[in-house]
Amino acid sequence: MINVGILGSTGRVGSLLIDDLELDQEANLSACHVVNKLKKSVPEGTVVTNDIRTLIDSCDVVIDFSAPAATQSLLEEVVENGGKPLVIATTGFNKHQQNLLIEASKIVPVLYATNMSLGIAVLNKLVSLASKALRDFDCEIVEQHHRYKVDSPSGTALTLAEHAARARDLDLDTVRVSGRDGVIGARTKDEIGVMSLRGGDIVGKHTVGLYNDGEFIELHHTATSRNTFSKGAIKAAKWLINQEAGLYSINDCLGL
Ligand SMILES: NC(=O)C1=CN([C@@H]2O[C@H](COP(=O)(O)OP(=O)(O)OC[C@H]3O[C@@H](n4cnc5c(N)ncnc54)[C@H](OP(=O)(O)O)[C@@H]3O)[C@@H](O)[C@H]2O)C=CC1
Ligand SMILES: O=C(O)C1=N[C@H](C(=O)O)C[C@H](O)C1
Repeated sequence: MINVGILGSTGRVGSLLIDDLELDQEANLSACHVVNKLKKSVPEGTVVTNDIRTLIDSCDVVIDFSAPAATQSLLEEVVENGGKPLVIATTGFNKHQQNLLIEASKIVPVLYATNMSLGIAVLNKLVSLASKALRDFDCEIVEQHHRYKVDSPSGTALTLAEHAARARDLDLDTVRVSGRDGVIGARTKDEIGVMSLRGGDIVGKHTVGLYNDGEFIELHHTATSRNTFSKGAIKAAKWLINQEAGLYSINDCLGL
């Protein structure tokens, strides 16, 4: 049995992770990190703690669906005092937090995925292919999420945009446009639009469009259940515990 510790265990995805682990044959819940109180029951013997070190010491692998500040504490603890394999699903990191992820991956195996679904892993591949093959088409990405999402654009949309930019030898930070308002002039050739819509209970919808004169392609992915993410993260954890220290993607885990 693989003992899983959860960072973000009271969250929308974290609480589903608790349920999914209860049904899993190869992994079980051994520890939950909480800021205040756990709102649901967990198996007897589960360590419930507000201390990151205790979380790490009470599991074989940590799965993180939390917030950038929480992930930062986890990564700092691992860099300073060592740790366990980390499946990181949180989005919205700044440059410092991204660098910490790299530092931690020199010490333990780290799988970082802005989206734990198989569909998005395949979509990233399709976007690379289409963006390169359709070099003259305008690339625009639209993401839609629930009203409570705090980071924008979504981590998934940024990863899709990275794939589109890299396939065209472009630097995403230079070409990304994430808002248009006023008399801003015509669209430039290389820009990649990444736009966000927020409302209701949308689990996650991403559309990558490639537009030209006379034709366009739109690739859509819709997540209809958050269990897609929690189950994907458990699968990633099972794979990650057998890897050496290093930074891995969901594609490594899925063999894509
Ligand atoms: N990679 C993927 O496939 C997916 C990634 N995500 C990402 O996962 C993250 C969580 O999403 P979601 O579950 O919807 O978010 P929620 O806001 O529902 O949950 C966030 C969790 O993190 C905890 N938390 C927040 N701040 C801290 C802190 N400073 N220290 C410790 N714990 C903290 C919260 O605790 P408390 O309840 O006490 O506030 C809560 O348990 C987001 O970044 C989201 O974008 C989401 C879905 C899929
Ligand atoms: O916050 C969410 O809900 C989600 N966040 C991830 C992201 O930012 O891409 C993944 C998924 O789309 C849901």
